[in-house]
Amino acid sequence: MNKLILDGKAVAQEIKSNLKKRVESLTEKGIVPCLATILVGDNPSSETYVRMKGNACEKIGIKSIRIQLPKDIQTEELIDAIQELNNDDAVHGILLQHPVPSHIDERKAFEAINLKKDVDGVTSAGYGQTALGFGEYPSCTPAAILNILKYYQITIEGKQAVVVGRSPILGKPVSALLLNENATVTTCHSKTANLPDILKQADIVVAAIGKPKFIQGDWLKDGCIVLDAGYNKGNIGDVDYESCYNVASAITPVPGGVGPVTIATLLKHTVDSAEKTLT
Ligand SMILES: Nc1nc(=O)c2c([nH]1)NC[C@@H]1CN(c3ccc(C(=O)N[C@@H](CCC(=O)O)C(=O)O)cc3)C=[N+]21
Repeated sequence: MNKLILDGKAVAQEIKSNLKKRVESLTEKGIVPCLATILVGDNPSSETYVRMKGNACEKIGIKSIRIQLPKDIQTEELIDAIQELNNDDAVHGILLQHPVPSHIDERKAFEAINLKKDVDGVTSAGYGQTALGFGEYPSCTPAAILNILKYYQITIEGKQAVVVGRSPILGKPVSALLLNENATVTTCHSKTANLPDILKQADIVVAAIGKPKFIQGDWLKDGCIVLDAGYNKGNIGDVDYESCYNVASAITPVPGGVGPVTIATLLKHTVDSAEKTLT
């Protein structure tokens, strides 16, 4: 069987090269697209991701503002910082890096982000719009997964899609996006009985559970398409790559799969948001 390695770097490159001209033309009009990222605490892998996002912005001419807050701040102080960015006309997108320390009410903080600047799709309004099929900014990893399928012209309509994971910014919205594309979607999670039996039916598998190498090749249907959204410590995906590679017809690697497209999608949403200030 032909194997296709879904190359996230190529997809990301295409998205970013289309953005360059748009950023230039905005800048000529005096609007420099700007993404603000907020990191609470000093989790090293979160720091890496936030740094990667900032660097990717600057490479294509998007301004990046990095807000670093101490790990012992309270929810209200975090919300104050978000409000300040909401009120700053020079900021077009706000990303609060997940997870925040456990004493902070992350949901409450996400909800404080102005919908117009919610380029990361974390607010309930953003999610609701995505689920109903008219959202401007679906969460970036779910949108990245759809971007990969589109780039490789993989048909979604009529397929059985199984999403493993139901988190607010990954499993739930990716299930919604696949449903909007007319897949038949099953969302599985930690309490799902007989996960391997359900996965055996899947034409498209999205792994979004946060357990390293969890999904095994012998759970999958021959020729299925595997999208690994896992980002466990050490760049380990949620899929046992070797065994899944053998049965899948197409699979995303980690690294070099969903991750780079997530970042490119975030940049695209930021530029979309900046363009909206023109009209
Ligand atoms: N509010 C919020 N929005 C997010 O979108 C969000 C978040 N919080 N918290 C953490 C996760 C994780 N995430 C990744 C993005 C890029 C890579 C990525 O590009 N990884 C590279 C490898 C990383 C490396 O080179 O070190 C790759 O897969 O090739 C990974 C993970 C976004 N997330």
